[in-house]
Amino acid sequence: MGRQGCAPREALRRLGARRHSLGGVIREPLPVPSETAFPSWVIRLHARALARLTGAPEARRSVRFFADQGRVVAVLVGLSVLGSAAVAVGPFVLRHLIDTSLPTGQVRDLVVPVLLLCAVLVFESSVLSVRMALIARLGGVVSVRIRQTVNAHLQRLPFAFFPRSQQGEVMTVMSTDVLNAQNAISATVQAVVCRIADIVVGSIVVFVLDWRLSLAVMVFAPATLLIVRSGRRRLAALSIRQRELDGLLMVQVADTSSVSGALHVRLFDRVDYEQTRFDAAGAELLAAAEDQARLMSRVRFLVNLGIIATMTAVLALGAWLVSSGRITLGTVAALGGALLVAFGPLSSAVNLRAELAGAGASFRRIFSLLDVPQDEVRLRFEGARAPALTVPRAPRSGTEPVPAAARWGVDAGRGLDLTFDDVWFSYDLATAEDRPDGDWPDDDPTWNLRGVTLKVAAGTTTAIVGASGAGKTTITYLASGMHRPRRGGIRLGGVPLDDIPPDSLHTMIGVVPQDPHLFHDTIAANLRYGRLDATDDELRAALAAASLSALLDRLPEGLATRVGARGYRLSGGERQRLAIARVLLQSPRVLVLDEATSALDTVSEAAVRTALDRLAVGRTCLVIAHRLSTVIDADRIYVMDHGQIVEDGTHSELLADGGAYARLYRPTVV
Ligand SMILES: Nc1ncnc2c1ncn2[C@@H]1O[C@H](COP(=O)(O)OP(=O)(O)OP(=O)(O)O)[C@@H](O)[C@H]1O
Repeated sequence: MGRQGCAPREALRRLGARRHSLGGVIREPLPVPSETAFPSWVIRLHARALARLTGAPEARRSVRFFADQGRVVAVLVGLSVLGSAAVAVGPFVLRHLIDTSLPTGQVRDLVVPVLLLCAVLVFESSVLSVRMALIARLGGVVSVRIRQTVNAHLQRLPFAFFPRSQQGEVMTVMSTDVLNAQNAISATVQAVVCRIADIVVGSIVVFVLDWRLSLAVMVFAPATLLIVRSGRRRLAALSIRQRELDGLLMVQVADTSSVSGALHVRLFDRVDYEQTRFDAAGAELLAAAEDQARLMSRVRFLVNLGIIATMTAVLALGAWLVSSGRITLGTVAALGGALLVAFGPLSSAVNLRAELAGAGASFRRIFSLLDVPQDEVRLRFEGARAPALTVPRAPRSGTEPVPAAARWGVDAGRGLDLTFDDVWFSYDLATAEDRPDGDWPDDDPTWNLRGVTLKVAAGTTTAIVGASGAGKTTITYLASGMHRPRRGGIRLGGVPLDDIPPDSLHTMIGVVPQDPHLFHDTIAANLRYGRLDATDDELRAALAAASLSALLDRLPEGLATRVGARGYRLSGGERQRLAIARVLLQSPRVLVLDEATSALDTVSEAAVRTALDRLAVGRTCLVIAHRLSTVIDADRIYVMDHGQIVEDGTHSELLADGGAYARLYRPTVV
């Protein structure tokens, strides 16, 4: 953590400032206080109140998002007390007006109290508007920081997290949950502090106006406060249920409105099915909202009854005191005003309770995402990173030494070889960190790779073939450091992958995956993912090498053409060639091609293959292919079956052996 916003600004500018800032200006990122920051007592108190009111102890951890806002919170508290104190002047002025000014019958005696009342109201409104501005700013800071922190965390999560998580859930955290948390943090200052100030100041005014009447308040008011607390568990449960259903709806929308989701809903004509599913969840959401509204209106009604009872008792006692000449009429009227100040906010406190209870669920979701352990390897290097260490440039030709490799002890001069030494891997074990290996016998079907040992010699091309599900793609994930082996080791240039920092590793290894992803951005931005500082000419050269010049000439906006969500505006083959061009720009020492040419027609495959062959000179290539015709020339071929290497050799050796490879090969050439 703590590296958010560290992307080189110059590179961002080249990628197109509009992606990052509506005004075309790239602003400095908002710093997020560290988790260990020691905030002022005001903030600690605020965080404690937040945890209590939301019923979520996790909410206390949100202190880091406003740890440096102590002054703002203190000013807000001060303004709340000042506003309440100003309003408290009102009842005294009212008493003076009724008891002293009105009986004289002189208009000039009314002028001062009326002006004073006006001044009090104007002052209170000014305080309120300053308060609102500060709260809006505090809310803005909090929401941006939560999002920055969640995003920075997401970027550092191990890849294994993503295939298991639902995109909609992450989106709910980033949208609804962040808003709820922001509102709760603001509401705690605004509503809670202001309300407490109003209640305290109102009660003092009542006491000062007449201590006997304040006794009546003391008898009735606690009962009213207790009513506010009633039903809070049920209210919290209903709020949590609503948040869950909200999340489910978001997950469904994210799934069915993604390009491939929308395509499949239509291909299978499941529009009605999706609509029914959505409507059913919506109906359940409505039922929970109605239950909550009913409960809140009952509690609010009881609270109002409590307020009415208190006011009636005070006014009845006051009337008796007036009739017996012990207090004036002005005092009773002033008391009415003071009680409104003190008890008025209680009724809306019921709404606040429900809101805060819902925010508790949001805090829980935000922090449970933030508690997912980050990529250990990345963290290790981020923690140890020297400030001056920069991302090394990839070599332009196959023979240049790799600075990053040299820095981490990799002998780049002799090229980089890639070795797997008795590698065992299971997707289930990739996240079950707490389960010791001993629980998993070698013959457990959970293993996706079992004892894989292979060597991709420096500067050679090695192919992996095998039936579907044999574990070929899994090898590419491990080779590129996306997953780590459970047992055994992988080395690059003789150095364990875990000892190479991720940024260096990814300049050394380039991967064209089976289903390459294109971002919803321009062709140029997608290509520069390979190398941020590539010039337009270099982009064009990479496109030409990947046989995409004709496409570029056809597009009216050229490099600035947006490729659409996941690149759906391009054909499958064009998408794949763009992904190849991106890796060409990255110019890594080791290439991993997973079915990289499977979607290409014969003509463009030949063109791309020429480009890849050129690129492959002096580099280490690991090719995963189904079409055995494409791997005939490989220096070495490994055959996989059920997560194991069952054969290896050259094409002719393997054919001569008449084993698994020969069985795979023959049907394709018949
Ligand atoms: N994210 C995942 N979680 C759990 N299991 C997975 C995951 N990805 C792949 N697998 C499983 O791991 C095994 C190997 O999958 P892999 O994708 O490596 O096969 P493959 O040889 O590349 O297949 P194909 O040629 O069909 O692409 C399969 O049984 C697959 O079901």
